[in-house]
Amino acid sequence: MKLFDRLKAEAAPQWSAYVDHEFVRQLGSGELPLNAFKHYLVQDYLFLIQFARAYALAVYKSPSVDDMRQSLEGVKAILDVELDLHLELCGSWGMSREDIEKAPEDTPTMAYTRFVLDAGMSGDLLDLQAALAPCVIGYAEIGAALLKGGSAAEANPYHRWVLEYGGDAYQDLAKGFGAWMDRTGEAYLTETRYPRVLSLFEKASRLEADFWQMGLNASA
Ligand SMILES: Cc1ncc(C[n+]2csc(CCO)c2C)c(N)n1
Repeated sequence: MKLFDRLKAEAAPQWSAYVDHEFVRQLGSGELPLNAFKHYLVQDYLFLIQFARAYALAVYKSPSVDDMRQSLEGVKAILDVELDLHLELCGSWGMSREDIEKAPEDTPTMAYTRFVLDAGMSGDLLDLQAALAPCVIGYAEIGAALLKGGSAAEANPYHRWVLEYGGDAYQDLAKGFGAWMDRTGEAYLTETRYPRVLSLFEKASRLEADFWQMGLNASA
């Protein structure tokens, strides 16, 4: 069994609370209040800046040149693609890059990014990957499910988001991440160590659900 599939199966409650969150349902149906999405997206931009640092830390924690390249792809995907998508969407609501960058980080943003960076700093590449996996692979799972359910229709105000994560390019990136984590697992994972890796994966999934909830709370 693939390491990711095992982690996901054993963290089933945290995983489903994340990928089946009410925010995701409303995003898919188009009923999500715009304020909830805007708050989420601004916070996600701030989150991604820290996430790029986590991938840069993965370059540092890489045991081989191949691992370094794979980590670097993550840094590039964020700096060259993800952040631009956020700026484009925020721009369509009249928000500039300066507006976004000076927004204060909300508590769930601080909690999640601190957790990921600490997992990487205090652990090795496998620990860092376990903390990153829900984020990278979860969005692919959500995007694919929403796309299949018809949420990419023009009538959905969030169709651009669905297309981004449900599209082939992101699906391939997430598959590549899963395969990369498997390779690291083959080199580093022991059964004694497994519970700690699972615990990192569970915590990251919980922090993802909290991140969605932060968006919903903003519209209340
Ligand atoms: C809270 C939150 N979780 C996951 C993602 C998805 N994501 C994080 S980094 C990245 C680029 C490639 O690894 C992608 C798609 C997000 N944007 N925000």
